[in-house]
Order: sequence, then C-alpha cells, then structure tokens
Amino acid sequence: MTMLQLVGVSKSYGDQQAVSDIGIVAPAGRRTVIVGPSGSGKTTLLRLIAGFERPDSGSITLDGQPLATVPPHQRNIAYVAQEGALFPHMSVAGNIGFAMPRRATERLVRIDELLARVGLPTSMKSRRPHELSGGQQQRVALARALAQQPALMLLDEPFSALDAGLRENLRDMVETVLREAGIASILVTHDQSEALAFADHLVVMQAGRVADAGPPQRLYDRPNTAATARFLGSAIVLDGDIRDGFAHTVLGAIRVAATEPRHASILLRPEQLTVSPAEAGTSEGPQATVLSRLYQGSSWRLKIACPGLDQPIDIFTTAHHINPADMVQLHVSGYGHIIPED
Ligand SMILES: Nc1ncnc2c1ncn2[C@@H]1O[C@H](COP(=O)(O)OP(=O)(O)OP(=O)(O)O)[C@@H](O)[C@H]1O
Repeated sequence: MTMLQLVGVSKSYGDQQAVSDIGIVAPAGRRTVIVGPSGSGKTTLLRLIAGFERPDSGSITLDGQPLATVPPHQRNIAYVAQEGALFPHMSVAGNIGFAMPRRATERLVRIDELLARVGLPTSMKSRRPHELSGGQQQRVALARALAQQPALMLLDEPFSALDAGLRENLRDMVETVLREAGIASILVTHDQSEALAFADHLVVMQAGRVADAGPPQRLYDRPNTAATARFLGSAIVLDGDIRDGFAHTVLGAIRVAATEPRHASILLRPEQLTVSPAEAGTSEGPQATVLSRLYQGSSWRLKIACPGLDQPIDIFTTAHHINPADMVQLHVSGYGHIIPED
C-alpha cells in the first residue's frame, strides 16, 4: 500500500520562499487534499512530489523509498494538470495509450476500458483534443493518467476551468474511479467546498507552511487557528472568558469543553445559530439587527449586526418572514470550539 511522506521539505525560487519545512503524510489508498489561498505553495508542493522541482532541503519518500534520485517518469506517480495538458496533435486514443506498450490488440482493449471508466463513448477515440469540451478533455486526461497504473495520482486543480455543475459531477466521478482502482491521490485546490467534499485527509497551507492537517470534519469543527476556521467556511470568532464549562461572550454564555478559567477565542459556525423574531419587551439572550437578506433557494442568508461585534455575521434561515431592519433573538446550539493557537 502506498504512503507518501514529506519531512522538512523547503523550496525557494531565488529570494521567494515558496514552501517551508513541510511535513505531510498522504495515507495509503486515501484522498489527500491540499487547500490554501493563492500563492500559499500548493502547486510547488505537487511539483516537488512529481519530481518537476527539487527540494532545497528535506526528504520525500514513497513507501519508504527516497525519491530524490528517482526521475519523474520512474516515480510511479501520475499528474493531471489544470487544463488537462493533452497532446494537441494526438487523438484521444493516442493520448490515453501514450505510455502503454505498443502491442496493438491489448492496447486497444485497454483504451476502450479506460474510456468506459471515465464515462466517455468509444466513438470519441479518433477525435483530437480541440474537438472535445473542457469536461471531456479532463476525462481523457484522467484516463491517460490511469493508463499509467500509478501508485499515486496528483491532481492540480483539475476541475477549476469547469462550470459548477460539471465540476461536481466530474469530481464525484474521479473520487469513484480512484476508490475503485485503490489509487492514492493528492488533489490541490483553492476551493474550500471542493476540498471538504473530496478529502478524507485535508492539509491547509498558509504562506508556504502547513497551518493544519487532519480529517476534514475535524478541521472544519475544531481548527487549530482562526485563519483555518475562516478559510474553510463562514466563521464567527468571539472573545470569551471561560468559567465552569462556559465561555462568556457578547453572544451570551456558550458551552465549551473546558473548565479552567482563562481568556480564549471561541469559534461558532453559522449553522449553530438560529434566529426568531424578537418580542418587544422580552429578552431571552442576545438580540441582533438584520442588515440584509439574500434568497438562496433552500434558505435565506441573513447578515446581522450584533452589539459588541465589529463585523456583521452571516446566518442561514428558512424563516421567510424576517426582513431587513427587524430585531431578532439569537439562539446558540452546541459547543463553541476553543481555538488553540489564537
Ligand atoms: N517558477 C517560479 N519562480 C519564482 N517564484 C515562483 C515560481 N513558482 C512559484 N513561485 C512563487 O512561490 C510561491 C508559491 O507559489 P505556488 O504556485 O506554489 O502557489 P499556489 O498555492 O499553487 O498558488 P495558486 O493557487 O495561485 O496556483 C508564490 O509566492 C509564487 O509567486
């Protein structure tokens, strides 16, 4: 079973430090996602793993074997780039069969199998890349990568040029194909919802460093830093004084998993907040003013101003009778997360 490990990996381009002291384990047969803002070093990491760049320091091993002296084409690692990067002068069949042995019959059978696997009709075999849609090109690129029977598949923002519906569809297809083939993968993206949907192991990069890593749900619910919390979704970060299992904040007393008195940053996700119209003269907790509302099909997104908070917060509701300028009562459910590194 394949396991990729990076220890203390750093790389700079001239004066520009691209990645620093990276430690990552991509577990066998799993889908690792590297997510982070533009310029955080994601592509550099993928290029180091593929062997297109050399690290200045640190080691990269695949199943315990150091890759430093192994050239890219012998690493047993396939790379799918953002725009597919198909050979423009070759047919679909030529692209998919590029790295296959030349023996005719097996090759043709295998190309047909791979086309079926990525959901393309065999009638497309003789087309050139420019005769395909963006989504079809990415399917061919994936089939070409699968043809290598790699131990590890690197996917560098492979869906980013596609529109939303197609993107989800292709992402689900890739997830299924990789799982069925038992191939470990590392996907790079700057899209947090894509990262959360695809990953079973998530690495968050910030300014060339790993800010946090772990299962996606842990990172979303219990991130190590406020920056990770904000990067992975809407976050409400509050100052809190912890006493007796509660954090005392401008939104009232919020249950937390700690008792020792101290000051801390507390994270709530919007889905932990609900609103109801504030009854005149009564107050069962914090109140807020609705600044705006946006219809989103299944719910309304409300922007609300809470006394004591300098930023408005977004929450979602299915109640359609709450309007801008209304006063609302806020209700917090579940636990607040104490952000450890803030
Ligand atoms: N060939 C290069 N020469 C000089 N600097 C580079 C080179 N490649 C990347 N960099 C710099 O290294 C840093 C990391 O870049 P990288 O492309 O890895 O980030 P990224 O997270 O993939 O960004 P994006 O999401 O925008 O693709 C950036 O500051 C970038 O400007």
